[in-house]
Amino acid sequence: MGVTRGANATLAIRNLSFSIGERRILDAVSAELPPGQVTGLLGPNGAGKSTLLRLIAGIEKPNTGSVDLDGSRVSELRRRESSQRIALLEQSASPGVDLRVLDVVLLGRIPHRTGLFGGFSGDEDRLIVTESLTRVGIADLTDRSWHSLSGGQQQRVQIARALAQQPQLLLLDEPTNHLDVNAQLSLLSQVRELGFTTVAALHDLNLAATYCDHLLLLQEGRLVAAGPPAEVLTPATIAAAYGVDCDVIPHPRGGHPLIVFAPVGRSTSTPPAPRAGSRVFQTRAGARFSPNDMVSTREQRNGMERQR
Ligand SMILES: Nc1ncnc2c1ncn2[C@@H]1O[C@H](COP(=O)(O)OP(=O)(O)OP(=O)(O)O)[C@@H](O)[C@H]1O
Repeated sequence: MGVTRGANATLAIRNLSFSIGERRILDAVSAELPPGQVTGLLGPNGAGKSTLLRLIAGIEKPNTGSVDLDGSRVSELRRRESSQRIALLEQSASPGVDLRVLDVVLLGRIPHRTGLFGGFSGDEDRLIVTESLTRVGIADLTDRSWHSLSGGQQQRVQIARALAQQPQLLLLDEPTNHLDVNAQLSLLSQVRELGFTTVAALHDLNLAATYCDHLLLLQEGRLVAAGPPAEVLTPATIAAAYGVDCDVIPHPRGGHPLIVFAPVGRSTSTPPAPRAGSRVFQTRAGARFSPNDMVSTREQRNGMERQR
């Protein structure tokens, strides 16, 4: 018995549309998500990311289209079965009352309760809860009270609760919100190591480029790009979706896309002159660069284009 039982589920979203009143929130979204991998759900504020996660989880019903999890139509699953198979971690999730960490994570076992009065199965549930806490690196917090934890610790507890659910599919709505940079990187790296089929709504494009295998980019309820990070995160798609100017360069460690945003309201036409005594950095691989090399990438590319 482990927390990753049946984790490599296939997820197919077919022609999904959803309206609230006259307002179309999602419009004919279709996507096949790679099993056992992390899919990043991107898009500007109000694009429909949270709504899509709620539709995938079966909490909202689509007006048209379907979500199929390992061949089962999610909208037709009973609530208990969808809770057993899908864990959704919504933004700022909180148990409401001040429970111990152990009890918060134990809430993840509710969909698996058996018997007339739905009791927990004791040792087995305890084992799964302990394993879930260990998987996200917070076994030492087991007996702490929820309200005594920092935002980042609470976020990890919620992920442990989702794991204790033993889902086939993990849905995370902005899981790195309020986390410091260290906590953001380690949380997403842990999520990736879990090997679950995961969909994570993210605002930070560089985190998405680093930790996601596959990306979906939503804009005004429509899917405007889908594929590996290097295909989706181009200056053109980022400009079209977010209205910002950027360069995309290979990350010095690993080669995945690194998005360097052009400052808004600040001239970038001339690279700043090197300061006397400016430091030269060296990467672990031995490449040497100065701060000027980094900021002048755009100018170099523009200059090369002008020379053609
Ligand atoms: N209950 C509701 N009633 C009316 N409109 C809603 C409701 N819930 C969401 N919307 C609208 O649906 C659209 C999509 O919202 P959603 O929260 O899914 O976007 P999002 O991409 O997750 O945004 P954010 O990045 O800001 O969290 C928005 O325009 C929002 O105002």
